[in-house]
Amino acid sequence: MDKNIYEVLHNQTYGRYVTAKRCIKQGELIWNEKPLIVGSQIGGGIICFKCCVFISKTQCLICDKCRTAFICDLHCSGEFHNTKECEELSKLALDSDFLKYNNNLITPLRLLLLRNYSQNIWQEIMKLEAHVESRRGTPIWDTNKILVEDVLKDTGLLLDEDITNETIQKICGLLDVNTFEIRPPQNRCQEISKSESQCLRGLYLKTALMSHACVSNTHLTVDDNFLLRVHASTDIKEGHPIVFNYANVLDGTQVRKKHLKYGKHFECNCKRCLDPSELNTNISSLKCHKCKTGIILPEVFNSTNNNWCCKSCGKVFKNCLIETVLRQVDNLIEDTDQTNLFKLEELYGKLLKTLHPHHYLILALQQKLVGLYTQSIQNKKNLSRKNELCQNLIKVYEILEPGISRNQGVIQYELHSTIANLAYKEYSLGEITLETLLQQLFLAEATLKAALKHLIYEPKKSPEGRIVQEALGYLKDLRQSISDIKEQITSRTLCTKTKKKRNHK
Ligand SMILES: C[S@@+](CC[C@H](N)C(=O)[O-])C[C@H]1O[C@@H](n2cnc3c(N)ncnc32)[C@H](O)[C@@H]1O
Repeated sequence: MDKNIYEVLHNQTYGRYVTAKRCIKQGELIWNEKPLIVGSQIGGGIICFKCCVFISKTQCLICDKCRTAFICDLHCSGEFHNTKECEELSKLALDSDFLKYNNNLITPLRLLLLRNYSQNIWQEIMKLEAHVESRRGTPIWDTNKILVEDVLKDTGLLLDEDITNETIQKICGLLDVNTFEIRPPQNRCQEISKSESQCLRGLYLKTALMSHACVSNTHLTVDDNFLLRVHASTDIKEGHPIVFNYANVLDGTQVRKKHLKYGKHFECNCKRCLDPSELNTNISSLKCHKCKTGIILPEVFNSTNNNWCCKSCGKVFKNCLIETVLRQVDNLIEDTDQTNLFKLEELYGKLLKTLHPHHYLILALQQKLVGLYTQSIQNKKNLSRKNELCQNLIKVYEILEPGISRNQGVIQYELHSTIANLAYKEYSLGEITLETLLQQLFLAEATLKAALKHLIYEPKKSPEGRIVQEALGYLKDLRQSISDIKEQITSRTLCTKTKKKRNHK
């Protein structure tokens, strides 16, 4: 890894941010980093202080030295509960059940303890953006006051005079602004707990400095040892910011803006946010009910209360009307059984009368439908429909998540099997020739190779890493089938030629 690849700069808009010191090629590893701290989210469960897997309250053991830290196993070899933390925790002389019933305290407390044994790191932590002023008096401030601040103070847990209520709120703020959602290790959690769906949060001091853009130029992965790797997802020019998307890539601008404003306390003004068509994807666009042909887009996206306008007939719609329509659509989606393919298709058809085919609510339905079609009977109709849905999703991802993209990889993987299965089906029904089957298998192979290009960076034990292992097996099978069919075609051609020669004689 080249240390001269990036540098940290500062400006008025972003605060500190990271830029490329030289041109960075797609796929290049920019840095990797171990977390300073891993913890559960507010309201999440309790975790082993050593290896950070979730453990159930009834099964957890206690570290025999500090008598406070939870551990999953007496022989757990996790590295996160170091001797210094253990010493600091034992000084607090807590009741061994205390953190079990005040588990929201665990992550901020572990961070605060660092102050006592690692001044340098503590100073780095204190430099992180916490947005204390923007958070003051908001619901999250009040929640943290009750769940963290008051408990810490009332129980006399923090003896230092200079740890003020403000410092505790700052710790809570910087955890919210700077931590990354990470999945619990996939290799251990199944045996220990059923809380697999719960996410952890990790504080990575270097990665936290990356600024946000709604179209990212990096690809982040976290392996089972919580090592975070930052790869360039596209080529990055010298001097350009190295960014990632703090929001959900398939959310429309208004939804992303809300998430960034309330969660990260800033207004994004990237190219995608400033373009009402969102780079021509129309991911926020609606269909015009007046002219029936045009699409409705926001006039501008830099205020929350702007009007929307039909690009074809010019009719203007108030933002509150659009919000009402979207709320109704949300309710319809909520009221529909998400596991029922027929009902979901019915809803899809209904929503297409109002929303653009690339609208984010339509795309979310398409993702669900792809999942349902994967589990459904593999007949021609279902396979063709799944093919169409995958193609549509890929088109949008190619624009909004260009270069290396986990989402694209997964959909391409789904698409390859659909192409191959559909071709086999059509061939068996006598609808296509052996030559066309071969062409379709070539297409499936190219799609699978494209999926692998996206997914090759995924940690081996992650769900996507497992897809890679499966995909490599399928690639081998597919190549074998292609070679068999080629042979069949060649021998058939030879046979026909021989027959012709014989007839000629
Ligand atoms: C994870 S921190 C990034 C590091 C931070 N700039 C610092 O100096 O510690 C996230 C914060 O950076 C700022 N930020 C990141 N991306 C931004 C963007 N695109 N526009 C404005 N502010 C941004 C916001 O203050 C945000 O809450």
